[in-house]
Order: sequence, then structure tokens, then C-alpha cells
Amino acid sequence: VRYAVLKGFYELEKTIGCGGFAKVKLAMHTLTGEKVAIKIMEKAHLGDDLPRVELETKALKNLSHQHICKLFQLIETDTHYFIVLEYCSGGELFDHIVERNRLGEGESRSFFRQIVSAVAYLHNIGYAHRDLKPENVLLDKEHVVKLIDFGLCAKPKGGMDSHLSTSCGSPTYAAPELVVGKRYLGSEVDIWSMGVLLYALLCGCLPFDDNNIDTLYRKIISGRYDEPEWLSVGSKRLIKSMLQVDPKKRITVDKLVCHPWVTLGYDGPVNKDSVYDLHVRDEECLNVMSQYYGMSSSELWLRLSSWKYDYDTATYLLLMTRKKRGLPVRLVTSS
Ligand SMILES: COc1cccc(Nc2ncc(-c3ccc(C(=O)NCC(=O)Nc4ccccc4)cc3)c(OCC3CCNCC3)n2)c1
Repeated sequence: VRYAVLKGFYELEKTIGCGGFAKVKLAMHTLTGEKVAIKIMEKAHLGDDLPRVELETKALKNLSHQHICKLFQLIETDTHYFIVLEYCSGGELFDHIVERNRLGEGESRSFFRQIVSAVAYLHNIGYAHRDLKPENVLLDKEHVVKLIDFGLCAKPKGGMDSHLSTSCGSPTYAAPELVVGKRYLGSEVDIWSMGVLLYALLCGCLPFDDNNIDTLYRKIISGRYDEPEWLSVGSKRLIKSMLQVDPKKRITVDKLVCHPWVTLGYDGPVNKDSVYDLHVRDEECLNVMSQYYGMSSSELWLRLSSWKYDYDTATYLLLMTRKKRGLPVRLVTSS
């Protein structure tokens, strides 16, 4: 069997996605029985993109947010990287929009607030996503938004605000300054992409689209798009403030979290903080694991609190996920 390193720890199931150099397989974490997504990257295929995987995994270790896909384990062999991640059983938001044709303003606002929460959190801790698009917005079982960065495009602020020039992401959702190859701020291109996302939620189609790449670029740079007559005045105003060709005229994320359209019907601005703290000690999960390992909770915590993102980290984090979902905190010991 391929991927011998996973044997006994994960049971691989179907492939759920293929990107440029990554394949994502659905798997089951044997000790908890929980579903996970394993992103498999062959080192030989990565070439000089190898450092981006290091950057991504370093970033992922610091990300703990209710609307960002969780990292559970990192496995490196001579030939492959295996990144064990949260599985989102609701699939891509894109498919959800397509099957519904378009979403109402209320449902769009609910999804949009969760996306803004994730992006505001990212910007707050110094990252820019740079490849926000419907395919990277997933839904979990309860249709809660989980943002991912499938294409290793997210970058730390250092790089981000020191005017990046590496082109990244798909042109359809890319900001004008990005497509003309100008130096740009990651935070500003994320606002543009969120404008494209909001348009897709409300209209069920894209503001700038064309099969011919040059025509597509011209449309993006013009900043002109159709406004379907069913769009409310508030929706039109918000989209317009995000799809500003001049990045300096674009709304900032701090204004976005409290924009009247975003807060309509809610009791306040979007909460950009994480509701989890990264390295919380949970006695119940520790007890279940320590019984299985035949060691004391404090001895086990000593091992877990170094956050090696090994199989023990995955087991602990998956038990915590079960607990958050109101499922029994237990291990599958009968093999
Ligand atoms: C039920 O049917 C379905 C149908 C479809 C999907 C699912 N579920 C399902 N769950 C989980 C995944 C996944 C999660 C994380 C990452 C990742 O790369 N994380 C790294 C990451 O997010 N960094 C990061 C995030 C934010 C800031 C900085 C860094 C990669 C894949 C998945 O993938 C499938 C692909 C398919 C192609 N389009 C994109 C998703 N699919 C289920």
C-alpha cells in the first residue's frame, strides 16, 4: 500500500480534491474514528515551491480560529509531506451557491460575516490570504464557514505589507493591482477578493468573468460590473466599496467589520477574535488519553504541551473537536 507512514494511524478513503501540486484525501483517524482531510504533497513535484510548504505549516500552527480549517498533524517523509487537516463535510461554498442559483441577502450576510471574521483574524495576526475564492471557503457539517488556503498563497505580514509582487491566486478573483503586476498590499487584495465573494453569494455569478484572459483582465482593470436589479441599495453600496480599482479607495477590514450592511440584524460588528485559545489544557480529553496510554495526565500534558503536531497532538485536538460538537470524548480502542 502506498503511504506506509499512515498505516495504523489513518485509514485513507477517497480523493476529495486535486490542486496544482497537492492531492487531498478523505481519511479516518483510527484512534478517535474522526474524519480528517490529508493534504499530500510530493516533494519532487514541489521544486522551488518547497519553502512555501514550510511557511504554510508554520502559519497553520499559529492559526486557531472558529472559521479557519484546523491543523491536526504534520508528517514528513523523504519523499512526501502529509498535512492532516479538519475535514469539512459540507464541501465547498461554491457548490452550495450553484445548487441554490443564488443566496438571499440574509444567508449571504451570515456566510459573509464568517468570512470577514476569518480574514480580519488573519490580518490581525499579520497574514494575508491572497487567494480568497469560493473554492477556498468550505462548510462543515453545521454549514459553518471554514476558510482554507489550498494553494499555499497566504503570506506573513512582513512579506505582505512590504509590497509583494509575486502573482498568486486565480485571476478571476484577483485585484486590478495584482493583474497588472503592480506592487500591492496583501490586506488590500483580500478586500477586493471578498468583494468578488460577496457578489458571487448575492448574484450567483461573478462580477468579472470571461473565457478570454485578456478580456477578463480588461474587465477587472475597468472595475465595471453588472448590478442585477434585485440587489438592495445596501448590498450595492458595500460591493462598490470593496470593488474599488484604486486600492487606497477600497474599504479597510476595520470598517468592514462594522459596516451597516454587515451588521444589519446582528447585535454588533463581526467578531474577529478566535473563540478558542491555542493551547488549552482540557482535563477530560487528557484523562481519556492518559488512561489509554497508561500514564498520568500531567505526564501526558508534558508531552502534549510542546505541540509537536504528531499523532498525539492530532488525537488530543480531535477529542477536543468531538467535545465542541457535543460528542462523547472517547477513543476507539477495540481494533
Ligand atoms: C463532502 O464533499 C466534499 C467536497 C469537497 C471538499 C470536502 N471537504 C474538504 N475538507 C477539507 C479540505 C481541505 C482543508 C484544508 C486544506 C488546506 O490546504 N489547509 C491549509 C490552510 O488552510 N492554510 C491556511 C489557511 C488560512 C490561512 C493561512 C493558511 C486543504 C483541503 C478539503 O479540500 C478539498 C479541496 C478541493 C479543491 N478545492 C479546495 C478544497 N475538502 C468535502
